Amino acid sequence: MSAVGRGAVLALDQGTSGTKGLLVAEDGRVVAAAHRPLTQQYPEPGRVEQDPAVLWRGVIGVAGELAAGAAAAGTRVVGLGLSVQREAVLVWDPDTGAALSPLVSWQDRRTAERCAKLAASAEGELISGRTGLPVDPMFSATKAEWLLDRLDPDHEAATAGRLRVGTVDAWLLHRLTGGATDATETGCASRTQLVRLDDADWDPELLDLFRIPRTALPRVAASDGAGEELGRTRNVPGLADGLPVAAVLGDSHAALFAQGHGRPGVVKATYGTGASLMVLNPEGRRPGEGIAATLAWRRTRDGGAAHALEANIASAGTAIRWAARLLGTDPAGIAALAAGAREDSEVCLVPAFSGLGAPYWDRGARALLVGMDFDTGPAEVARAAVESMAFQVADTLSRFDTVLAGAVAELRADGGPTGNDRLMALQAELIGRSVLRAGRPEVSALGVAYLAGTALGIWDDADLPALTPQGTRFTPHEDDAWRNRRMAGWHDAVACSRGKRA
Ligand SMILES: O=P(O)(O)OC[C@H](O)CO
Repeated sequence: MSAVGRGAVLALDQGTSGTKGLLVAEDGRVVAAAHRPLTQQYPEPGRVEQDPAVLWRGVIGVAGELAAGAAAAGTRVVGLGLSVQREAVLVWDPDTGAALSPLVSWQDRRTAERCAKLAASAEGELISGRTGLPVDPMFSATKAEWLLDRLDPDHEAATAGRLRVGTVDAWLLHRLTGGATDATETGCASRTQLVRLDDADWDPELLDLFRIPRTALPRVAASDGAGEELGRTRNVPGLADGLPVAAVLGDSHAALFAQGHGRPGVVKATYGTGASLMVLNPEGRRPGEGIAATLAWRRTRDGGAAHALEANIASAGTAIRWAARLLGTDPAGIAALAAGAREDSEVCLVPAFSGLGAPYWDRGARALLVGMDFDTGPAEVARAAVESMAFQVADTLSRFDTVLAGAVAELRADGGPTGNDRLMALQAELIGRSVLRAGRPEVSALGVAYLAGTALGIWDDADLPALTPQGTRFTPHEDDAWRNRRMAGWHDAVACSRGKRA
């Protein structure tokens, strides 16, 4: 099959730490890749923001580089896929697309007090019942409320439709289409905590509760299309006009699509700034046990939305970055240091730097390092930081076993930290099952490329497994006694971090 054929998909993954892009040819080969980093600002304790202008420059930088590289790679761009960080929220001018606020990150905790009050009230039940999500500052609703209260105190401009509030996908869709598309993708919309699981649309009662006028929100759109649903490029530096935006997905959802190609039964764990475990939920199983229900995507051809279960671990890569700062190195240095740790070290890090997300959702928990002795040094602390990711994923996967009413056969792993073989090997030991590491780290870009390609008629779903780069399998060797002892040590440390004894 020639690479030119029906052309290539230009896939962008706009994430917290930067924008990555891949050009995926018809035969599935990644024929070009590009990246632009993105920084975060911490204006006050608990506040985490990003600059939308810098974010946009990164997106067009990556898109332009890939488009320019297409001819050299012997292909042409026939459509775009866009994967995005979720829950982060901003306000923009719907006429010009100009951002009127910083991007308030999903990590931002400025609305923690508001959320604690809501969670303790009857409204907390209403919110989680309708949206599937626990009341937590991670989700967009309270941050959107906070932004509108400051920018438009009487909500006059929002009510008159002169302001838009939304997530990164909606703002980028506006910018990529020269203002023609005023829409947010279904999966991203469901992470705002303003969308009903039942019919995948804004919930008027929740909008009232958070005082967000419907007129300030984009429409909730399907996740794919050949140009009609999500629009076409217009006035984007470096890109031709008229390219269909053929798919948009939340980054975690895109990783799930890359790992399972839309088939149920595949559980994936994405290790990033935090970590996300996700599985499709066609049976409509009830969440609980620290797991949330969410919408994965809505494919045009399917009509209704695909439901998923997701557990969000608050701190994964952040634990590595914390350890790197503490020990005066970088994340690669942490992996190298950890490899030299004493085998018998029992040092354990509970990275509850902003409390614990899944599976505990205890924002009052405090980070701690336990099990040290006089011989504990940087290597043991580094190893504890790496291991904290594996312990949290194992802990969370056991909740999936319960909710799914049966042990999950294997875990599919992706994301930057999964490049560490020791982490993957420990992960397999702690869950007592094999871990299949994705063949390329950029799974979110691949996932949205695959969905875009199906919408454009380049591929059928049945073609996707053969296109996907082969992964590496890690299998466990230890017995249950070993596993139970290690997990018991972890649970003891978690209990201490939550101010309880196990
Ligand atoms: O940008 P990432 O990869 O850390 O992902 C951010 C998530 O979508 C937040 O829920």
